[in-house]
Amino acid sequence: MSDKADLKSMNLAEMTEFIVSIGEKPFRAKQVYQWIHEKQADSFDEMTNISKKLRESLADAGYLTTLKKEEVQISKLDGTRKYLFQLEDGNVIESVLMRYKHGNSVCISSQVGCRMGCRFCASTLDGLVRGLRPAEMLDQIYQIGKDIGERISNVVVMGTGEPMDNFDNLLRFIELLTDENGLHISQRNLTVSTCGIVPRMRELADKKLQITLALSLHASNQEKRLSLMPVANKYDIHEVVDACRYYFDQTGRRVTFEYSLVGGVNDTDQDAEELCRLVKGMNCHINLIPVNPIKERDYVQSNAKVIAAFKNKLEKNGLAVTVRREMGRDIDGACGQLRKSYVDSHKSEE
Ligand SMILES: C[S@@+](CC[C@H](N)C(=O)[O-])C[C@H]1O[C@@H](n2cnc3c(N)ncnc32)[C@H](O)[C@@H]1O
Ligand code: SF4
Repeated sequence: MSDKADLKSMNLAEMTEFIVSIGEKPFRAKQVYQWIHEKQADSFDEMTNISKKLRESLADAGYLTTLKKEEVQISKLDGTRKYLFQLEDGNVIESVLMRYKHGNSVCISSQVGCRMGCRFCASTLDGLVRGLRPAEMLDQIYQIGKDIGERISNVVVMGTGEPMDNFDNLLRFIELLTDENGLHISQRNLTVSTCGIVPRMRELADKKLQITLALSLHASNQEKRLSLMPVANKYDIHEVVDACRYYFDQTGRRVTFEYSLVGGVNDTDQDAEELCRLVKGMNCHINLIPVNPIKERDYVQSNAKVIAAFKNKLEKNGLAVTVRREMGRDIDGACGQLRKSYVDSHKSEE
C-alpha cells in the first residue's frame, strides 16, 4: 500500500491535486470525495456515477482504508457494542458504540497502544506501536454506522492512545469528520480527551474550533498526579489547568475534567477540597469515573458512599459534576483490555 495514495485521509484540496495528477478533470475530485466520506464507499466499484476507466485509475494509484471487523461484543443491558477492528498491517484497535436517547456516540482509538504510561490504564501496558492515520480514525465511525444502519451523532476520542501525540493526524481527522461534504458531524458533538500535553492543547485552542476538550486530571495536586500519570513529570498540574483556562478563553467552550476515582488514592475529603481550589473560577464540568480495575495493577474502585460524598463536596462548591454511567457493564473491560487480551492470546498461539 505504501507506494499508493491514502485517499480516505485526503481533504478536498489534496484530492483535487491527486485527480489532476492522474490526468482527470478537477470536478471529479468532489464526486470521489463524497463517495468516500458522505456515502462511505468501501470500494471503487461502488462509485457508480464514475466511469470504469477512472475507477481503474483510482485503484492503480490509490487505496481506500477499510477496517476489518474482527469481533463485536454486544451488551444485553444497554446495547453498548465493543468492536475490535483489524488494520491493514495486522494491528488491532478497539472502538465502542454507546446508545443514548439523544443519539449514537462512538468512542474511537487514536493510536495503536500508547506511550504515556498512566498507571491505571490497560492501553499503555505494551507501549506505543504507532499513531493511526486520519482514515483509520474515521473508518471506525464509518464501519460502526454501517454495522448498525444508523447515523452516528457524537464522537469522543477517548479510546486507546493519546490524540495529542498524533496531532497532525488528529487535526485532519477533525477536518474530515466535520466537513459538510462528509459525515458532517457538528464540532460541538466531538470531544477530544488528553492526558495533558500542554503545547498541543494550546495549539488546539488557537485553532478556535468548537470541539470539547476533556482533560484527564485524576488528581488535585502535583504529587498525586505524578504517582498516577508520568506525563506530569513534563507538565506540572498548574500548567495543565492553565492550558485548560486558555482553551476556554480562546474558544468559549467549557472544559471537562475527567477524574477517575481510585479507592484510597485520590478520593478523600481533602482531595475534593483541593480539587475545588484547583479549578476555582473556571467554567468547567467534572466527570467522575469510578476506576475500572485492571488485573496488572492493584487499584480498586472507590465505594459508592465515597463517590457520593466526593460529588457532594464538589457540588456544594458550585461545580458542575456528573458520575460517568457505566455503559455495557456486562461486557465492559477497562479501555484497551479487549485489544490487549486479543493480542496476548494471539501471541501465545505463535
Ligand atoms: C484511554 S484515555 C484516551 C484519551 C487520552 N489518552 C487521555 O488520557 O485522556 C480516556 C480516558 O480513560 C481513562 N481511563 C483509562 N484507564 C482507565 C481505567 N482503568 N478506569 C477508568 N478510567 C480509565 C483515562 O484516564 C482517560 O480519562
Ligand atoms: S490514560 Fe490516555 S494517555 Fe494515559 S496511558 Fe491511557 S490512553 Fe495513554
